[in-house]
Amino acid sequence: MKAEATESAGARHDWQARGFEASRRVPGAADLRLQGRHGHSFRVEVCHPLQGESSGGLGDLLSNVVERLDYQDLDLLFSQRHDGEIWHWIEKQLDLAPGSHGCLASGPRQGVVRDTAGRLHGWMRDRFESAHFLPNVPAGHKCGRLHGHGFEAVLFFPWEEGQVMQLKTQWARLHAQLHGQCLNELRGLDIPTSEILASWIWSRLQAQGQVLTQVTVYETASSGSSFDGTRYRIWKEQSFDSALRSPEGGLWGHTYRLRLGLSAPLDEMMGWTQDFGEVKRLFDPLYRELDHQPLHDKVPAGTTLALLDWIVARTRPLLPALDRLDLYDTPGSGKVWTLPIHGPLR
Ligand SMILES: Nc1nc2c(c(=O)[nH]1)N=C([C@H](O)[C@H](O)COP(=O)(O)OP(=O)(O)OP(=O)(O)O)CN2
Repeated sequence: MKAEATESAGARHDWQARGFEASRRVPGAADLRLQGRHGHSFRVEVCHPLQGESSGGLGDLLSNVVERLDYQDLDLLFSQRHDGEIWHWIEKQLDLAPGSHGCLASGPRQGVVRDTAGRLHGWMRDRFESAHFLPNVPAGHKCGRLHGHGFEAVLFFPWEEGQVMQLKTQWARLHAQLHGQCLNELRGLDIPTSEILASWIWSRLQAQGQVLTQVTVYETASSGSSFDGTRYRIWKEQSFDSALRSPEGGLWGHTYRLRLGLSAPLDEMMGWTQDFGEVKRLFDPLYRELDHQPLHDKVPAGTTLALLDWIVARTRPLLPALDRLDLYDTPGSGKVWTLPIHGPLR
């Protein structure tokens, strides 16, 4: 598949996700449990640059590739059977173009991700339940009150089979410090935003000799931050329910999921780049035009790509720090607009 060159104006991508069920044994795995036969619900996500107005074709291709793995014994198809080898096989079948990125999850807690430069990162994900408050927010801001979250941390590292075991051991020590605590009482977390948490986790794991490529913190199911050692990114997600006329002419509708991604320098006083609440407030006038509305007057072409273009053109002036906008029309398909972004991107 050939790709459209990435420009500073941004590039549009087809995004597709599929799942498959398969069993494997991973000989020589550092986690001894993986050496015995076991099964996974795998999930593959791929984001591929679009050419012009074509809506892609990635979905059918990915379905065909995944079908070859579904309900299979991976021992018969792969020599090493770890996530990195399976991902490399998938990307070879898809013939991914430069600028593509994607992910293989061997369950909800770990996997590999390919970034836009073609580098492979491993990742692991874990949850901690903690209280916090943000001390410097304006009076009346809800996050100034003591409250709590089921936070999730995703740790990315240069992919190497077995590396995740070492990371899990180091992470367990940090998890013990974070879980069941009030974060404001921990040294270095007196302003415990998700940005500061991401950089706190990054620096503590680095101090233990762990090489990381990104730390992502989910503060809630719809918002969070990532830190790659230099830059901060945040996102805020919302869903909206709309009707439109399909390219074939009939009326239909979707529950769309929309993710606004932004990058900005850290405001040291607030501990954040831009308040999630402010992102939502600035986007709200547009949200009202989208939610529980017919969209065919706005988007006569009736495609998700045309709707993405419509939303991006109106969101960029409202949110100048916007560097990515994901628009999913179903849980397994969507379109993405993005400026060039380095790193794992999840
Ligand atoms: N850039 C940041 N902004 C905010 C942070 C943060 O860590 N970084 N934290 C908060 C609050 O702690 C808050 O609990 C989470 O914010 P928000 O996403 O607005 O919360 P909700 O999920 O409750 O928002 P909805 O209105 O339901 O979408 C605030 N900002």
